Amino acid sequence: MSDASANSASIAPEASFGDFFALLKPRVMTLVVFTALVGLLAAPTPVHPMIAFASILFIAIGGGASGALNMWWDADIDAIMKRTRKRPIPAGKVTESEALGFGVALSGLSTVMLGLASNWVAGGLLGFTIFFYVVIYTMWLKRWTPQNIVIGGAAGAFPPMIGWAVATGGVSIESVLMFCLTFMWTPPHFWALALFMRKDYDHAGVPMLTVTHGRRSTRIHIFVYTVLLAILALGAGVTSIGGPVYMAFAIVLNILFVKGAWDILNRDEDMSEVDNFKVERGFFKLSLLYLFLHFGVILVEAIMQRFGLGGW
Ligand code: HEM
Ligand SMILES: CC(C)=CCC/C(C)=C/CC/C(C)=C/COP(=O)(O)OP(=O)(O)O
Repeated sequence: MSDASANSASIAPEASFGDFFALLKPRVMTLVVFTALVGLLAAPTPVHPMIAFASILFIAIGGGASGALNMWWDADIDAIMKRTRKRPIPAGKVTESEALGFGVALSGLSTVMLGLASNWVAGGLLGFTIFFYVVIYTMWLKRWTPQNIVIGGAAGAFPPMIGWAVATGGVSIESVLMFCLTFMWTPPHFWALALFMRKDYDHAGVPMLTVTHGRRSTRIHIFVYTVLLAILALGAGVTSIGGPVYMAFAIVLNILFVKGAWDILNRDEDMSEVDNFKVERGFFKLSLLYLFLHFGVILVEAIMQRFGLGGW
């Protein structure tokens, strides 16, 4: 942590509830929580609504806590990047030690409470996910290798597995498939953003692919990962998490996503500067819709199958 963030450690501002809430990265966590919810509801074992509600709440708190610890460790680079400089620590609203205490307390609490409310496979997976995001991705990979997103993306792929484990007490081929879907989705999701945020990462000295290998290589990587993701997503359609409804959506969504990646690949670099990365911004937004709809339709199939409809 640098001088920029060290400043915020010495000021003792009156932090509001909103400042602490912002430490939880609530917008990003919406999709994390949604994928966990789908994992929980798509599982074949019914869960008591109170246990389901409590479990999702603890997963949300655990995910948020990991975001707070990410902001604590990254306060120095957050202070440099335009996109992140208004976050609570660089803005001087929350001190580093407050963020650390908040993140550690909520991480411990959410993990133990999830274990008690559901089972220790789910609790253990949540604890491991927090550890993976904070220690493996944030503290180690992010500043070390341009493959940070590819490996670190595993952290964001665990939530549907956690949800599934809440319901079944274990791991299965279905939950591993949901993991793989999110895992393959993360690189195109993030690299699209990195294309139009390259200067931020450049200034902050973070070795994102756009900085180390340039935009051209990043465009190729996005396209390759998107094609692999489409193969996986369509392949999943013929397994037990899929069915005709899933397949119909997956065909449309993946054609759109691959087309978006193709457009990114074929972009004229000067033109993208002129129109302020319109295509890349559009693809980033589409990535959010893509994952949301994929998991939405997995849930629809699971519910239909429960009523003897859907599935193959
Ligand atoms: C290592 C993996 C990932 C990286 C590096 C990454 C990176 C980012 C970044 C930098 C943003 C902009 C955030 C902001 O400025 O607030 C973002 C937005 C977002 N990410 Fe990711 N992401 C990752 C994985 C995920 C996963 C797994 C999910 C959900 C399943 C997710 C969901 C979202 C959502 C919903 C937004 C939009 C937030 C908004 O509306 O502002 N991300 N991502
Ligand atoms: C249940 C649980 C523990 C879930 C965690 C899910 C998870 C790891 C989501 C990834 C979210 C994300 C924005 C990563 C980017 O970090 P970054 O530091 O590269 O992005 P930043 O620059 O916006 O901070």
